[in-house]
Amino acid sequence: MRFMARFDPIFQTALDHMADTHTRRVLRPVRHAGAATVIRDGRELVNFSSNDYLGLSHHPALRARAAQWLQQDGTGAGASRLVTGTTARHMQVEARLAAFKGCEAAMILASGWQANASVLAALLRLAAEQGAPPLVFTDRLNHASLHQGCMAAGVRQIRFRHNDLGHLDSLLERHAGNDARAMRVIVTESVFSMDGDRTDIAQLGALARRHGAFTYVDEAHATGVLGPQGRGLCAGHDIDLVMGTFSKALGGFGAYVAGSRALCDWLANACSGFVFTTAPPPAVLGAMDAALELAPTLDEARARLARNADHIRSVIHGCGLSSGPSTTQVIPIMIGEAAHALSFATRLETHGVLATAIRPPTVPPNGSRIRLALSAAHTDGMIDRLAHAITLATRRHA
Ligand SMILES: Cc1ncc(COP(=O)(O)O)c(C=O)c1O
Repeated sequence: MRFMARFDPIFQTALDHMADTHTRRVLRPVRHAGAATVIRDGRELVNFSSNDYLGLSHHPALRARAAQWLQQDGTGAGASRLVTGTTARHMQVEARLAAFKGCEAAMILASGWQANASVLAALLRLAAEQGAPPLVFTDRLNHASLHQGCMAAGVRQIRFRHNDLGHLDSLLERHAGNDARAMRVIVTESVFSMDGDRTDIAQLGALARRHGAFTYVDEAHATGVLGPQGRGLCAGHDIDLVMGTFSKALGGFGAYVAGSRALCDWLANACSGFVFTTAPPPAVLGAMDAALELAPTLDEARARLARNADHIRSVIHGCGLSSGPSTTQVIPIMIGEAAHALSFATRLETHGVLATAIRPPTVPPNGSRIRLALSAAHTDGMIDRLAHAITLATRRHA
């Protein structure tokens, strides 16, 4: 390949614009020194920006099974699931997953982004084939991958105010007279990634039943952490399709969809992000399998995580700052302007705390924040350090 720079002025202009608006990102490598610490630029920092909520990424059981399956079966699956990529291990993990989620069936996919972008797209295309374009109701703060799924299917989203099921209800009502053949689909998250608030799943299920709507819920940030034995907030509720990831509290990589047998069998035929991609490799499967075995036993870790989250929220409020609507291990410190969020993050870092500033377009304009993600792997000393760092950073911020 010959190096070409002919089009660089286009890229550079876009980058300069991002820099001017404090939204340009750069890749800064870290070395993971444990489940809760990283080394960056030679300095050890406590990591409060990782979604490894249970610290499982460094758990001996996950490492051991990942290593064992890799040694036995090699580094790659070699083909897609429908060709020769499906092994007994895939079936074992999917059966374990279905049991964990309390569903008839489950399937694993390469990543959460890929799952939402392709599963949702396939579903909405099928809905359109039923005779009329589907009516798709989406939370305004849904993850980018859910938007991608809607865009790929070419549907116009009917957006409801963030986590406002009353508004969703009224929108469903307003469209009740539309073409009866049009499938109603509600797409939301059980825990929102940037605000750390939860959807009332019982209410959502009841509302969907009343309107005859299909429910698609992303449990990326609830899986392993919330619900009975960490099974997610949809456990025990009538939700048609639950999606989640292995990349966060389950400490590995990949994603899943859980639901009925017919749904999963159909997706295995119709979802391009499942059909046209190489099957997850043995090491990834090993970590998934061990995490699914371990997760239900971790009630103590989940209780500790919840206690620490309450404590950190009270520290934030004590500093006169807002933690938004957070009720989970994801806690925003609401700042507003991107430049201020960046300097707050820099001040936290001087006290040994790594907590990334999140800026538009990831969050709405003027919604810049520090996104804290707590982990059960944080020691009491680390939580104290965070509390102290927030207090000192606020004084200099004021
Ligand atoms: C709500 C939500 N869904 C999906 C994803 C994508 O998952 P993955 O990182 O496994 O691609 C993320 C985060 O990355 C997320 O926050």
